[in-house]
Amino acid sequence: MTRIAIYDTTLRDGSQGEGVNFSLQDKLLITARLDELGVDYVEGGYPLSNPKDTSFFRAVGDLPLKHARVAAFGMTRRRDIAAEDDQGMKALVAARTPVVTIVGKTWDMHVLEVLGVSLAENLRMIGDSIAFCRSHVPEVIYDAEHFFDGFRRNPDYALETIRAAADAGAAWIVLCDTNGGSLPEDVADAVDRVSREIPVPLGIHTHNDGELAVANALSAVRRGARQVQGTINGLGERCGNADLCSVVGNLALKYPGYEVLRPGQLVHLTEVSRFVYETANMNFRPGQPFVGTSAFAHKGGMHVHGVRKNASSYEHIEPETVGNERRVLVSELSGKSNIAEKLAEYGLEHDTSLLARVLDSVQDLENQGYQFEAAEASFVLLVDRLAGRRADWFELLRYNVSVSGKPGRDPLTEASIKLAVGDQVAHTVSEGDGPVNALDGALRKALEPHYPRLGEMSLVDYKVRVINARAGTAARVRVVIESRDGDDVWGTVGVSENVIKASWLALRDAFEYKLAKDSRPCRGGVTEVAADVAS
Ligand SMILES: CC(=O)SCCNC(=O)CCNC(=O)[C@H](O)C(C)(C)COP(=O)(O)OP(=O)(O)OC[C@H]1O[C@@H](n2cnc3c(N)ncnc32)[C@H](O)[C@@H]1OP(=O)(O)O
Ligand SMILES: CC(=O)C(=O)O
Repeated sequence: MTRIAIYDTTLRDGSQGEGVNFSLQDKLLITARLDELGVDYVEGGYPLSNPKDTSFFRAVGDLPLKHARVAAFGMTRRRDIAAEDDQGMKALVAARTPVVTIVGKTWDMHVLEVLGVSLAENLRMIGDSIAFCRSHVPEVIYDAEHFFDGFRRNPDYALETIRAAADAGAAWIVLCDTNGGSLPEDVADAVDRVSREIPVPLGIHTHNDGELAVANALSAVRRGARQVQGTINGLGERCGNADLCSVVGNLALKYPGYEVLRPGQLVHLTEVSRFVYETANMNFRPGQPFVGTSAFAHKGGMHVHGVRKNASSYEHIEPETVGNERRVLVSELSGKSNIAEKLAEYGLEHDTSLLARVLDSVQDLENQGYQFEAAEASFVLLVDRLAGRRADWFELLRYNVSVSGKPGRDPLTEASIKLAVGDQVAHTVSEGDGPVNALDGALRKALEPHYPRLGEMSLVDYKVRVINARAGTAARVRVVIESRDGDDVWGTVGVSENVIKASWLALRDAFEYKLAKDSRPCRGGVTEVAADVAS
């Protein structure tokens, strides 16, 4: 097996992505998680750049890392100054990491116009910087910035720059597609040429401006690169870096003969991807290959039909190998196979006639504006209703919502509800931050005396979407509510021309689903009793 070293730069290049900002604690948590996964290098930051990164290098020494080596990143010494007198060089050595990575210029245009130094001085800056760091740090990696752009315009000079790095003692030469515009065949040709001329192991660092970062990284590996730099979830400057989730997934599962990460850790890839999103306080990208929530979500009826017979009919790998899961979505594009799969998932009994009626209803309701993909709880209640087993937990008699405002004062929102549980009538009132909050409060007051476990649930998300926008303020709206109790999260949906009514329908389903699920046999077969229904 050939080991491909995975070099993670989420904490440095990843944090150069718009909207990404890790705290010191975030950086330490991510370092520990990447180490657990078996990433070989964790680039922690740029010690000269800011106090947070300086603190990171002080704190990371106390982490009991099992596998990963931490790298400090910086640029070559400034022009016309000795490396030992350069602030950046001193900061790199002071970081006391086992690895230092130095970025230097390859492209003659950058040397002459951006740095404003002679081509010869740039070669000295590269050589001096690596030699200086090499005398203090066990492993020095050289990142050849803009290598592919430089190599295209002036190949001889580009090669001279990396020869200067190799001669000064760089352990790795990493070829960077800094502007992210190279094509896989250009990368392959350049890597071929460099590996013939430079006797130092090569790495690859790619950006995604042409949506080719992963393809370019794989192309370099096929031509002999033995280190891949990238970030978890492809975070990074502009369009991001090569997404290590895809790089690792492809290397581990598509090419026999490459070894990545620690043995047995590939199954944690999805978890690590989500951990980084959570820590960065960013939304998941559902369609992200390998680890996204939609990566193995089947919606089209023909696809689900195929997957039920043989999962490989519509899946390129088994989702479990990367810790992901197969999902079947219910929508107007469903066939009976989607419905059958979903009913089996929820343990709901059915026959072919029920399947057909459920499918008809789903298609009819989606035509009216409902959407069940994110509202499976409403789907389950629909199935129960069509099967004639929806319980009468409560009967709504009336609700009323009022919002009164005065100039310069916050509006006052109040909801009242009158409903019957068995033969008992409850009439309750609640104020709220808004109409839904007030309705939620009034419904709880009315129901909790009868069903105390409703106290366990809370509303975690509320979304409204206009369905037929052309109708202006008379448009129909779809409300989707997400509710939670413990680890269980469920979605419900309501549709109406009136946003309060749509909200009520979604809220009613949220409460009914909680009552229904608590009284159903659990997947383990134990029946929980939710309610003390007063009679
Ligand atoms: C391809 C990459 O992703 S490389 C990493 C990019 N990441 C970052 O820039 C984030 C961290 N950067 C920083 O914190 C700051 O930019 C610092 C601390 C590095 C420098 O800050 P400042 O001294 O204020 O300079 P500023 O950022 O305006 O300009 C960069 C300076 O570095 C010089 N420089 C740029 N690349 C190199 C290099 N490879 N070697 C030596 N000097 C370089 C530039 O010439 C410029 O110096 P000048 O103003 O004397 O001409
Ligand atoms: C080193 C680096 O981040 C780049 O060239 O893109």
